[in-house]
Amino acid sequence: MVTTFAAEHGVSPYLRFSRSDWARLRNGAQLPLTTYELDRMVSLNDTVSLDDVADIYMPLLRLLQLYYEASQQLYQVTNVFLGSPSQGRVPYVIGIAGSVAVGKSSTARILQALLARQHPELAVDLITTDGFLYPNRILQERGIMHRKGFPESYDRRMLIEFMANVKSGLPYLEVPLYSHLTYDIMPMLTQVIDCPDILIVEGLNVLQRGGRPARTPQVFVSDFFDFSIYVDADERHLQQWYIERFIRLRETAFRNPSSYFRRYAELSEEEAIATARRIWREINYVNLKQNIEPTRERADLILEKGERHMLEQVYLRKL
Ligand SMILES: Nc1ncnc2c1ncn2[C@@H]1O[C@H](COP(=O)(O)OP(=O)(O)OP(=O)(O)O)[C@@H](O)[C@H]1O
Ligand SMILES: CC(C)(CO)[C@@H](O)C(=O)NCCC(=O)O
Repeated sequence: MVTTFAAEHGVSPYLRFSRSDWARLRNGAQLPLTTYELDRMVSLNDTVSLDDVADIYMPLLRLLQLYYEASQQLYQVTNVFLGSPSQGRVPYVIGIAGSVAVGKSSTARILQALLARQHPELAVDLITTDGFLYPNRILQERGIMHRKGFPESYDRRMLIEFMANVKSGLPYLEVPLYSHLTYDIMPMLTQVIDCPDILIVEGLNVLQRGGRPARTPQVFVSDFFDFSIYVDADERHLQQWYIERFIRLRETAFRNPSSYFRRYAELSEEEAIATARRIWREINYVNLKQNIEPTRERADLILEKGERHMLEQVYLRKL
């Protein structure tokens, strides 16, 4: 729910849509995905149905297509003004924010697939800001292993430099990769971002501001966004989804000998629930309240989920 000062006083910078009102904005477009394809994009313990794609993602896709086209027209207009195509095209950047376990990565993967499917001529890339976390070695040196996901656990300078380079149209940029399995940055492995038409940047920190001394120039990741989305859910649901996912990981990924959490594979279900609840309460919940939720009203669009990941409402910022 949008709870800005403005909302509390009866005005809001957002238009609110019920699921059915939003679904109507699809305007009859065909569904370009099958259930099989969709299931492969959805994260463990997240639930996205073809109805969600039809009701929520297809109207969103239509909106993004219109905004993207408008940005291309603006680019042409600028060239007319300059009298020559003196500036190269730069990627259109979409940010996706939200809590741990809300389903950001599924949202990002589905949008990427839908955009690419509708526009085979466009290159649509996706990165996660997990790659900009400091390696565990540095987090340990600084005594902040328990602060993973908090602002200070990211190399914010590297992230801002990357965003500035993307939006300057630089080719062949390398992004470090993070492994949830080893719980660390992967040595020697990077993802190459080579001036795509559209870049989706997903991470819990993408709408955050601050962290620099007051008198240095303030530049934020979101300064480089053309459009931003916050995936929202009540904290009770988030805690439940985090715990459910932890229990499922205990039966799957934690059993992998390379898993950082392999010691948790031996826990009884009761112990696993208690452990997940503690990690949620001491780390991810604190981060949600202090650093993630306060950024929600910076988003252009808020997707609100209810029980069982059901997408219930959409808020679109009035332009
Ligand atoms: N400890 C882990 N071991 C293996 N896989 C994990 C672990 N933690 C998370 N994952 C998987 O990695 C993917 C991304 O997880 P991540 O923590 O980035 O998502 P998130 O921040 O919780 O947000 P979201 O669920 O919104 O994508 C998910 O599919 C999740 O199931
Ligand atoms: C890597 C992040 C910060 C974000 O994806 C998160 O998944 C995480 O690992 N948080 C730290 C606490 C935990 O293990 O859940």
